[in-house]
Amino acid sequence: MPEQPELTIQGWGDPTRPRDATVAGGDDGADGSLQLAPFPDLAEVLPKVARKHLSRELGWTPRPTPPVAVADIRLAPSRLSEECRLRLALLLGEEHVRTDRAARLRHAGGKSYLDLLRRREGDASDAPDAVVTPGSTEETAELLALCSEMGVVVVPFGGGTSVVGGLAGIDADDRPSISVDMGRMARVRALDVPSSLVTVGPGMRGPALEAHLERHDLTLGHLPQSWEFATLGGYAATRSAGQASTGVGRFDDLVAGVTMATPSGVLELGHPPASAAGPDLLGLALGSEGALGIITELRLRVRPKPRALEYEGWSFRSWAAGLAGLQRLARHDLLPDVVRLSDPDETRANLLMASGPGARALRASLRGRRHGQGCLLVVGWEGLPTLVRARMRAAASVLRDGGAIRVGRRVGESWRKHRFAAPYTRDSLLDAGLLVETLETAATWTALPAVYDAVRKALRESLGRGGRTPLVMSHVSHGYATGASLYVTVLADRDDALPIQQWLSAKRAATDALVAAGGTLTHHHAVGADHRPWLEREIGPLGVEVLRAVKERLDPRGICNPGVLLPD
Ligand SMILES: Cc1cc2nc3c(=O)[nH]c(=O)nc-3n(C[C@H](O)[C@H](O)[C@H](O)COP(=O)(O)OP(=O)(O)OC[C@H]3O[C@@H](n4cnc5c(N)ncnc54)[C@H](O)[C@@H]3O)c2cc1C
Repeated sequence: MPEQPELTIQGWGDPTRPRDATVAGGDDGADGSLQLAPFPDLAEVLPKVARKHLSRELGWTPRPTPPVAVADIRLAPSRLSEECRLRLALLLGEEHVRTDRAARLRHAGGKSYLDLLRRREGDASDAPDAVVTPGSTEETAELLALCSEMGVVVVPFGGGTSVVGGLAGIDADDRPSISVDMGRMARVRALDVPSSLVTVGPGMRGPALEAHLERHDLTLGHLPQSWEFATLGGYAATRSAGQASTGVGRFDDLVAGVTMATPSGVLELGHPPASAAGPDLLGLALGSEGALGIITELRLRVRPKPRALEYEGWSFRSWAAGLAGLQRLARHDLLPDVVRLSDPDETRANLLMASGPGARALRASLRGRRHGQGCLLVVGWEGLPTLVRARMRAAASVLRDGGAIRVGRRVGESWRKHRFAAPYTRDSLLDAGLLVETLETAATWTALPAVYDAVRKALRESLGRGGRTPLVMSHVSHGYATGASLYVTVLADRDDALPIQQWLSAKRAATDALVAAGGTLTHHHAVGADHRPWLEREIGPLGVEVLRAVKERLDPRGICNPGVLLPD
């Protein structure tokens, strides 16, 4: 099993850390019961002023709604036949085929709000029937051929951080399913420094790769919020975008090539540095979400580790002024490497979450300069010191021309320090009776304001039923020459009677609204099971047919993650 820290089942964090959980049980077929320590109390993660703000905004009174004990999570018996299990064990080795409770629970679903709700309520009906861990491309290819022959559904598993139902293992024919954990293929295989290329196994995570690259003064620079747990194979399979992807590019941009095993054979895709040999089939692997095969190797572009890191905060008086400011930066090719423009609701919440005299002084100073209802912009610059300074100077003059005021380094540094904290806070908010979820899209600069308005309206209407008042907070998280992405965080008093229905209705309304207003179905979370019904609206019926034809060629028996990407 993976040597890297595992993710706790009902929330976020390493279960071996005292705060999260203690793992018991294992290969020996023990029941795998996990003794969960409670997630930190709300008072530990949110200052009093922020708790008050949330209660007032949401009309919500914190109430204890803890998850059921992990030992009480319901798990149906494995449906994998003994014959299948034996054949898998013959191929991979007995120790790499597990049907025990602990392994199956750890591979049940991902980390969306709905996934967490189900696990917290004690439902693991989406758990795989077995978990296997191949050790090479050849083994993975043989595994896929074997599963194709036996009619066993295969769901590749990276870090298990999907937030779109990518690991739900849904199958219209209800065949047995296995989770293929890439954790044994988690090493650097080659580093070509002159070509700035690193070859890695798909199960490797960002922290381990960055530690390796640091020894050579290099970096990949892909830092999504799920960085601690997500894998490189998962990033490619979902077309992830990191926090610095305005500067370093999306994960797509960092992939020079991949090896993908399919039930019909192995594909070698991508030819660095560039090629004109027909359409680039590498695009078939990027965003394939395990529906076409399993990525078993990645060749990634790396860069020198930045010598200078400069993070700072700016404030705009309004959302419209902020968007116009970013657009101007984009037009002059001056966008920073990290760009986070928060709307007034998110800005207010972020300022209230910050505690201490510095935070109070900042709030007072913004009020004094009539930016009390304004929008915070966090920008980050990375690279050679002379270039960073020149880019910062040029961008500052554009931002000032647009009416922005500089609020200093502390804001930027504070964001950088806490950039991975939000998922931990979410667990405490869930424990206190809240609905907490995020969604994301991207649109052109022209369409973005309408998309923003439409999503907020849809979420407010849907979650406002029953006298509730949701808090909808948004920020621009990635800038492009042609537009930007929009990331939305929603908080609302949870409907304890029908929590899943409450979010499904809101998500449907928001997705309909953002697609109708010109936004993409997803900027970086992928399609998964949750977005499938809208894919045809995004790529058209012919587009869906083309994808389906490719799947039929590579995966004729439809065993590769059939529940994602393609609509029913
Ligand atoms: C708290 C939190 C924060 C997040 N922040 C970000 C963010 O900032 N940016 C962002 O882009 N995403 C973010 N995500 C979403 C998620 O982390 C990404 O989609 C990530 O790329 C998934 O990687 P993973 O290794 O966990 O993949 P998994 O969740 O294990 O799998 C995701 C999908 O890819 C398939 N898959 C996995 N590995 C392979 C492989 N080797 N070959 C073929 N298919 C494979 C799976 O079958 C599944 O369909 C966040 C998620 C959470 C929970």
